[in-house]
Amino acid sequence: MNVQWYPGHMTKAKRQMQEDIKLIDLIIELVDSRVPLASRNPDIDELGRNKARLILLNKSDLGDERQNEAWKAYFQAKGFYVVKVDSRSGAGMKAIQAAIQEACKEKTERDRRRGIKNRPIRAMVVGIPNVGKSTFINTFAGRACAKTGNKPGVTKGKQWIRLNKNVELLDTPGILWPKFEDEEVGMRLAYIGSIKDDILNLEELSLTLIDFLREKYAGALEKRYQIAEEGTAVQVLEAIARSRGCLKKGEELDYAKASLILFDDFRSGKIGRITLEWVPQEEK
Ligand SMILES: Nc1nc2c(ncn2[C@@H]2O[C@H](COP(=O)(O)OP(=O)(O)OP(=O)(O)O)[C@@H](O)[C@H]2O)c(=O)[nH]1
Repeated sequence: MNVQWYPGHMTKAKRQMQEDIKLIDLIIELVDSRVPLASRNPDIDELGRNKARLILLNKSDLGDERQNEAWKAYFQAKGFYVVKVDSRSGAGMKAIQAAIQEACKEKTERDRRRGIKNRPIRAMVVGIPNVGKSTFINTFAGRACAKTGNKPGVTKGKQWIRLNKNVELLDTPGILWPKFEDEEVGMRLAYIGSIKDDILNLEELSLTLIDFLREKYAGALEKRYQIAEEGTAVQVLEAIARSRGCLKKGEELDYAKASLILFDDFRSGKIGRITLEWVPQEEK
């Protein structure tokens, strides 16, 4: 797949994150609940060694609830604290506070043993582009919080958002890069709209999406477009084009337009709550 990426930019982002991670106790890693593996970069496990870890299954409103639960259990079994969230609506935000305290209890205990009192937990948000980092920070930090470091001489340093007396959050999230070199990962990120559509062949991609949906979410396309799901994927796309009146001049079917409709509907949850990546069987 022809994905453009910029090694220079990525190296810089990684170096910045390495610096920022030194300042914090807890990494809050956002993943997309529809593709929890493709939306991670395993580098974070190396970068975040010795830090408390919390994974947020973001956009959980778009993921299939059964799969959300399966993924939650999957990451918990690997030792992460996990919370399902919808950063747009704010669902799950309350549970995060408790998870942060829980994830950082070793730090709190260490501080207590050393006689350190009231040192807030410092956290940072990380995740791949478009996973919802800014939306999350805005929703989670909300209106009530104030930015700290708003004093002369401090403004050039890091900006911390004080969430409450126990927790401070770095206001700029860390960007992780997905593993583009893996073709499957690239495809999944393309499905959810994390790769610019203008470098993709949406028509081709729509055929594999149709096959996936027919296999894992039988009936979803039929319900959305009032079409039969039988036949080849091309025939299904053709049926979607007819049902939505996607015609070029001369009554020819417009497959490109039908693909766009399919992807818009899928990405906005109109075909239903759909998870593209399932927990690996052997690790369930
Ligand atoms: N449905 C849904 N949409 C979300 C959620 N969180 C974020 N979004 C949407 O996802 C898109 C990307 O969100 P951003 O907050 O800009 O993502 P980001 O990770 O900061 O992106 P970069 O700045 O590219 O790194 C926006 O259109 C958000 O409205 C969520 O929980 N559910």
